[in-house]
Amino acid sequence: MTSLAIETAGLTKRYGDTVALDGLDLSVERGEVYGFLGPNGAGKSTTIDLLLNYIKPTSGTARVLGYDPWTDVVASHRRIGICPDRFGTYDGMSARQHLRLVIDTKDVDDDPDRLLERVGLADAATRPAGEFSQGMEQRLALAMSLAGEPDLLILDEPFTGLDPHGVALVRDVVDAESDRGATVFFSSHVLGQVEVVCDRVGILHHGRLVEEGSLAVFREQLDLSDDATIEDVFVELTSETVSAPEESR
Ligand SMILES: Nc1ncnc2c1ncn2[C@@H]1O[C@H](COP(=O)(O)OP(=O)(O)OP(=O)(O)O)[C@@H](O)[C@H]1O
Repeated sequence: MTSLAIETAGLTKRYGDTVALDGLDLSVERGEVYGFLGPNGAGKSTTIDLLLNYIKPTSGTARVLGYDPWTDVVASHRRIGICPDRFGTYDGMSARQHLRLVIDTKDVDDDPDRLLERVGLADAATRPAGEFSQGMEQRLALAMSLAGEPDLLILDEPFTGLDPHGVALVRDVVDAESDRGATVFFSSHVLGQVEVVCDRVGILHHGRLVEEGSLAVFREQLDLSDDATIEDVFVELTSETVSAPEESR
């Protein structure tokens, strides 16, 4: 078994003249908590969509849990828990039925009520998810990602729409999953939280990985003070607010 949970080489995605992802070489160790950061338009969602076979690459290769994400789709998805950035509920189905659906689809063994309990939705188990607030939807998406104790959790902006209790919950879930031995790969703009939970951070800019490492390493490399935060590092490395796409070369 490879020691890497995620491995990409030269991973590239072009949309016409727009280069959304430009030769990404990424290695995420099994058991690692990896934060994937970058300004708006940097290519984070493109990367995640490629790893999950939602889109196909223009060029490059990837392995996810040792699988080819574009051919071993069923096998890889069975072992991945996905919390997407935009989650649409099935209006007529209860929270519990959402969990049942993901458990059955992945053909794993789990208890919907245990999962709802973990994200603080036990009392809402029978309510139609279509009635949920944004934060409740986000909690439901998180519960669905945890079904079947996945080997890899991919969380795309997991803090979106959550109140401070919800933010703390995500942090606790990431810690618990990491303690269980799972790999956690997540994108986020909530840099303070990233700093707290991640073993390592990668910063993407214009579709390229411009820096990778721990906060301590960043501080040293960028000659920042000892109290510099991940936000200082982020601003230093990505000078624009919105990452303008590169033109195709
Ligand atoms: N379907 C598409 N067609 C054309 N361009 C696209 C498409 N999807 C993404 N892009 C472009 O690819 C680039 C990367 O987008 P992506 O959504 O991966 O960024 P991101 O880092 O996830 O941004 P955000 O933080 O805003 O979610 C952007 O310039 C975007 O406009």
